Amino acid sequence: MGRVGVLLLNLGGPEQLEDVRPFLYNLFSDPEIIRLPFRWLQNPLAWLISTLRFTKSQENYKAIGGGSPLRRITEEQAVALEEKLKEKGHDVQIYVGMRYWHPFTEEALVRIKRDQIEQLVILPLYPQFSISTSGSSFRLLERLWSEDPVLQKINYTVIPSWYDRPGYLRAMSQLIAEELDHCENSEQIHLFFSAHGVPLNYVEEAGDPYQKEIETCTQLIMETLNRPNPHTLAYQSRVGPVEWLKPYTEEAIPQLATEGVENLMVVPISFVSEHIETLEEIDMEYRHLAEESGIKNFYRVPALNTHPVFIEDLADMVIEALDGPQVKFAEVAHPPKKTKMYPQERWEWGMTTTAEVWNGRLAMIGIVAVLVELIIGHGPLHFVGLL
Ligand SMILES: C=CC1=C(C)c2cc3[nH]c(cc4nc(cc5[nH]c(cc1n2)c(C)c5CCC(=O)O)C(CCC(=O)O)=C4C)c(C)c3C=C
Ligand SMILES: [Fe+2]
Ligand SMILES: [Fe+2]
Repeated sequence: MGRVGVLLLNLGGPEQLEDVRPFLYNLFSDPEIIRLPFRWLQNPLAWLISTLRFTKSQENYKAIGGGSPLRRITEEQAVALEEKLKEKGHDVQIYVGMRYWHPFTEEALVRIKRDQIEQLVILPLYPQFSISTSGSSFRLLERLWSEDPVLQKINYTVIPSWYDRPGYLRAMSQLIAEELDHCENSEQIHLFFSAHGVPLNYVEEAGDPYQKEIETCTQLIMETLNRPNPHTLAYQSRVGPVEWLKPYTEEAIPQLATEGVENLMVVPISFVSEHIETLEEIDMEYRHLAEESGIKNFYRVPALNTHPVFIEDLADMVIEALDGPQVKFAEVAHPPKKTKMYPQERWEWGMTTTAEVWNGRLAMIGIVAVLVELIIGHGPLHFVGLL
């Protein structure tokens, strides 16, 4: 075996408040995050949404200390994984590739090539597969691979998802059990699994296996935990006007309160690190909502971060993948409704790019056109044949 590497994939997050707007632009310009019929709409729309949203989003990041802890935690996971693999007799180099912020996936690939890695295991840090998360990273990698003969020489294999691995389930159950055992009234606590949502049409039209994997995962954690506590599954963090997976967390919490639940313990399950949705949305917004609704005791299970049982399972996953059959991007990037991944421009703080100049102008022209149309009823959109 030649030089071996592991590429950990994750979402990435703004490290400081100035990063929030370009981070949001990078996120919304991903065709796997907003699925549009026309490619030319993507960047102006990403510009518009990131411009409208960033002050609110900055407030949230300010509330958790001015930035996302995601890079730090992911790098700690990488160090722990490397040590665990060494302990198990494998000398493996770990790389972190984020989708929307530093260190970008492209930066990780530069290092992988520089280190002349010959065998690579690609491991997303999302337990369950979604078109919008692991799928987006796989599709990006598929495109980068198709453009680069040096990458094509690397023997790679992809781990699409791992929500049902006994080690991961054991780590989750241990965290929940520990948290329950800290409480006096532990058997009366209602366990509230909160997963990050996705738009309903991802599941119903595009065939995203995410909902199925989340449901099975919740069931398996409850079986591994083996306690009599009642439980609920709901979906958080909805954005935009379309329908998302239900029930929504912000509706399910008051609903449980009206049914008489007084003790609630939230278990975040779609993400293995602390991040804005656990530290701000659950710990602040949902706690407030729960208390207002009449919940007396609100608890939250921490994220796995570098939990030793979890890291050990990641190490075993890598070792098994090195010995197992190779899985290629085309098998996991999720047909049937295949979007094409095109080069995405990266926007960074302090940079004046076409994102800032041209997409801003295009978005403005669009808004003016819609306004004129609304006012005179027969304006520029009719003229260019869009209405
Ligand atoms: C499994 C986890 C995640 C899924 C599925 C997911 C889908 C998804 N997300 C958005 C929009 C946003 N996500 C944002 C932040 C964010 N998302 C995830 C995870 C999943 N997203 C994480 C871990 C984070 C936080 C990173 C961090 O900084 O700590 C944001 C920005 C934050 C905000 O403004 O609220 C947006 C926006 C969509 C549209 C989507 C599915 C289509
Ligand atoms: Fe998200
Ligand atoms: Fe949120």
